[in-house]
Amino acid sequence: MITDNHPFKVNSAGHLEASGVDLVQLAETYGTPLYVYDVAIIRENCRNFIRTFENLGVRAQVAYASKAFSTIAMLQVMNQEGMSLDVVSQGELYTALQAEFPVNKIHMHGNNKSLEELTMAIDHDIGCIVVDNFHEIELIERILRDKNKTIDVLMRVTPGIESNTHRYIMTGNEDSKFGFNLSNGQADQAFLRLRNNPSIHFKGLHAHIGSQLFETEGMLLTAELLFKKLDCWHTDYGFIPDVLNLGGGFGIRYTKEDEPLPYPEFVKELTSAVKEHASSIGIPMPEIWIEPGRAIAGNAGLTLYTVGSIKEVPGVRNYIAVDGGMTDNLRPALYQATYEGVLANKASATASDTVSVAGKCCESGDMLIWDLPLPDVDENDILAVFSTGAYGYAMANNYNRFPKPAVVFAENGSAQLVVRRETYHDMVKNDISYE
Ligand SMILES: Cc1ncc(COP(=O)(O)O)c(C=O)c1O
Ligand SMILES: N[C@@H](CCCC[NH3+])C(=O)O
Repeated sequence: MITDNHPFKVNSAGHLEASGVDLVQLAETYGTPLYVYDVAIIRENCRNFIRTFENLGVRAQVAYASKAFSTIAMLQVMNQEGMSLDVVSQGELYTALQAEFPVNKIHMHGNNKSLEELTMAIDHDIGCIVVDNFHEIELIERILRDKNKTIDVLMRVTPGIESNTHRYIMTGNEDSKFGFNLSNGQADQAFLRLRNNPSIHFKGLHAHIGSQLFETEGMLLTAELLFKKLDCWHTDYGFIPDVLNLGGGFGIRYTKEDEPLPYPEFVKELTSAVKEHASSIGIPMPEIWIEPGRAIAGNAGLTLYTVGSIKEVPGVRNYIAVDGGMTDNLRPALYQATYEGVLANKASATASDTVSVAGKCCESGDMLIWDLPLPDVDENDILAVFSTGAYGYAMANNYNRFPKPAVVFAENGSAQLVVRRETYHDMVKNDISYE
């Protein structure tokens, strides 16, 4: 059932809607599976972060982590909303350039950036590279020397913190592939190397401890550790950071069990901790950067499916199979992620049954939702699965040669196709016949 505070509403026909657009009609027009975004929610998510920093009177950049959902239309909205942008690959940078995103507001991440990726970033004079390892420093030094250019960098460090989230989406723990270790001397070595290169403008530190965090504890501890290091570098070398980037990871509500701290409170706690630490070590307050991905795109998106086969295993469970699955939403199979959904064409009906939603891939693990309460389900009902806006389309794949679904943006009562559905021709277009 859709409650009053749910991001999506039910219209007078009893159909689910997004920004005033009837989702049952949308499924008819564009087919299913279909990703639909309510653009008003995306905008409000951006404004919520930006406004909080403004109200606190703090210099900040809110960079959308485009890995969550990187398409030209999405990045155009990010630009309209005054966001900065985090990219982790040449493909994401290319998408940003195609969207004409201002290059000086693009930050590049990656734990194994290639010479080609770094060259593209430097050629385009992007705002900043978040340096991850010594190999990368060497590559950057080489490119800057060859091209006689300069670049702003942050250093990504692993603070050695186990965030309270799934092991696969923890990133700040000691045993991590990301960043320079803060405590074993690597960060100090990298600091000296970056500082001693006049072509590199070392702006400060970056840490991201994990994703889908519900509380500030881990980030506050991270800030404390970063400032310990900054205190040493300030005392020993007079270093004053311009920027402190605390990463993303702000959790969202997938099911009613999820209760993430509201973002303004998250931001307020982080900001006041940074203020206190800066003043205690006697340096000016650095500009704060954050990188939310899921918190911007996640709850704004849903996926529409058509119900096909309905299978009862008497005394065990009822399966309903939909026309998508782990190809358009890998998260349940990868992280045992949980979701909620409703029948978009029976959105005001009361649940009378409990069903499990299966995908159509040839994998027993291709289950989207276990034990979902729904009204009586019939073939051709339209199932809407909520909160698929982040890492849904972004992690979609062509397993079993299922084409990736289309993406539609809805805003102010109208809908626009922003990504076309892949075709079977797309499935084979790079194949070459073997003579
Ligand atoms: C460096 C970095 N920044 C930002 C993010 C965005 O995370 P989220 O979508 O959880 O906000 C990630 C992903 O975990 C990341 O690795
Ligand atoms: N893809 C992950 C998050 C990884 C974030 C990037 N470090 C998810 O769906 O939760």
